[in-house]
Amino acid sequence: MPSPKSKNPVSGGGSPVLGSSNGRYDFMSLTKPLNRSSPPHQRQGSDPATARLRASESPTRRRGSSSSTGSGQGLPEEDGLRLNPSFIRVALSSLLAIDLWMSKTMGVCACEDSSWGSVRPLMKLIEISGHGIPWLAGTAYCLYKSDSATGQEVMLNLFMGLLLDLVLVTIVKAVVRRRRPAHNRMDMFATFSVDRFSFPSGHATRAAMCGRFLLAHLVLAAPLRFLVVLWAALVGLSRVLLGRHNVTDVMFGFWMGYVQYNLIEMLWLSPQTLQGLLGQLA
Ligand SMILES: CC(C)=CCC/C(C)=C/COP(=O)(O)O
Repeated sequence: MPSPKSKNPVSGGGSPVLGSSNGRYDFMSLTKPLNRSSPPHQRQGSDPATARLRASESPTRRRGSSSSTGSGQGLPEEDGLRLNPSFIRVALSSLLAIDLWMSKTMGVCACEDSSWGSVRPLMKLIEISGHGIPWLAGTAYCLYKSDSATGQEVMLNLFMGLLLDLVLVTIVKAVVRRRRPAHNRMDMFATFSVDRFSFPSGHATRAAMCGRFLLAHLVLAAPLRFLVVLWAALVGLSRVLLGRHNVTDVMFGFWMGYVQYNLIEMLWLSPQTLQGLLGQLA
């Protein structure tokens, strides 16, 4: 009895005789027309004139076009381009939905009668510890009181960093214009008009930037360094617990503050630069 393997598959001409047991489905798929509508390069220009044009294409050109379909999967570039934006859109809206859901669930101190309403005063204290006014006022005071050149240099750069942070956050908030979560009660003290927007969290940018600044220039003892990191994390967490921000506002804020510190280092004002600037002003 002849073995099924000895049969000539081509003579089958796409016959259903070949089953999965002989592992030749890949061969069949090349000879049989696809079930779905023909691929785009056949959909467009299937008239004889276009077919002649295609036949006259140089092999290099044909090779080039087939390679652009991507590793022989038969997925034309145009299909890939059409799929990607919708994939990105679906991924982004899923991320946004998760963000909104997490932020709403975590907003447990949004008002006094929320589930963790009793912790709200503590969260508001942490909020004030990351507010721009105490940081600007405190840094200006230390700058004024500092009697060493190094101390003045450090404080001046921190002060400039705080101003830079305010400017950058204002710009991003004004451009993105994302509204604060619906469950937020807008009872923050000393806000700008852009602070009705929530992306990014200004407290988170400041916490990350000042945290890095303190660790690099002012706080050396290990327990205190731990407290600095804990403080920055609590400032970020309190923004979501108070219902002021969505999780992504805070995460982006941390990233932005981290990068802002790199900017401070790049633009560092040395005593020489300062003397030059002051000399020009005088
Ligand atoms: C008035 C000054 C000097 C700063 C404003 C500080 C402030 C209220 C920022 C908003 O922070 P979030 O974006 O985290 O709510």
